[in-house]
Amino acid sequence: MVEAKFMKLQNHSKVLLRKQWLYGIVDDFVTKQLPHNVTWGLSLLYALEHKGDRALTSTQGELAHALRFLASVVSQSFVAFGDILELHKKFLELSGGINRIFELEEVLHVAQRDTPVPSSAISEASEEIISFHQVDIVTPSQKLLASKLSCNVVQGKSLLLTGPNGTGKSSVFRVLRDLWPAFSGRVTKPSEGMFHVPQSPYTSLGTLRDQVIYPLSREEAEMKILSLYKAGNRASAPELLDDHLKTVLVNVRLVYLLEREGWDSTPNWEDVLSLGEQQRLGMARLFFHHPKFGILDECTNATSVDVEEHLYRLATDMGITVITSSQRPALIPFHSVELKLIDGEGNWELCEIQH
Ligand SMILES: Nc1ncnc2c1ncn2[C@@H]1O[C@H](COP(=O)(O)OP(=O)(O)OP(=O)(O)O)[C@@H](O)[C@H]1O
Repeated sequence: MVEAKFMKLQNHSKVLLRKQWLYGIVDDFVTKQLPHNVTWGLSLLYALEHKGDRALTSTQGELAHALRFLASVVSQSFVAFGDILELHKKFLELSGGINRIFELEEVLHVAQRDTPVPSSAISEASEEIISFHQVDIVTPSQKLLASKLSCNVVQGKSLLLTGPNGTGKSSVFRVLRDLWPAFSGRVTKPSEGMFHVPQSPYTSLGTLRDQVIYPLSREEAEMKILSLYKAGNRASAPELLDDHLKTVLVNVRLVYLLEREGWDSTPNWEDVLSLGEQQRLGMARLFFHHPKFGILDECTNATSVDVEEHLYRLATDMGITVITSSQRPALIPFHSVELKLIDGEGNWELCEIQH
């Protein structure tokens, strides 16, 4: 496929080069060679037609003056003609840009038209609870995944979201994080204090420190640490931050990365980390940000079961209430309620987990 695409590109480039070459010859000829020849011809005709005694200095002067005038008029005319040719080229370049903007506008227009407008859904803020009340979870292609979903997640009572592939577990999170609109009912969630850890965390450009504190900048992270440790000395912030991050890395069993890469190297983290390591990095972010609620979307399924249990135990000890999407039975003990999406056709079931 790559070769076929490359051949197509190469053929296109050849056609383009040939056209540019021909255009260059015509353009050069019209704007540079032709004016000289035409001037030369016209001057000859003029000189032949011109009556008068060539031996006289006044006649020669008059002739030279007329010929210079003729030459400048002819060359200016051809330069102007060349500009007109150039205009066509410029117009083609411009029209390419205009076309793209037009296409972008059309795509945006279609996207806006196709985004379903939430009819009667209400969004409320409450710092202590995440709650769905009679919410329809619907995909952008209008497939109903969960009908009139109602469940509450209060602090200290984590929720486990289960169901076969494609039944809409991640879609519940999309509605919760406003990526998809809720169609009906009421969604209540904290205005801040919710942290989402996806299955494959985004690795940003930067150092190991930047990976853990993402999406904060180093300055913001230092301010956070100063207020966490109630330290007033701004100069001690970098050291405090690195010590704190080291503890976090020890907790997620990634401290060997610090020994291997150091705080300041900037490799392409997506390439140098395995999926399991990236997932532990995602959990390190959760622990660093220490939110009230953690939204964990199968974010530990590439780690071994013992590490996964350790991470969940840590989250529970830190008082982070989690909403987990997972298929692993090992995680059941860390949750209080299970929400089962049964068939991806709208049916769901909520049950208490007995410990
Ligand atoms: N942008 C989209 N437009 C239309 N349909 C979508 C879109 N994204 C997901 N879907 C569909 O919605 C359904 C639910 O997807 P979702 O990702 O929530 O499943 P899931 O339960 O999280 O699956 P898995 O266990 O494999 O992660 C699937 O059938 C999927 O094909």
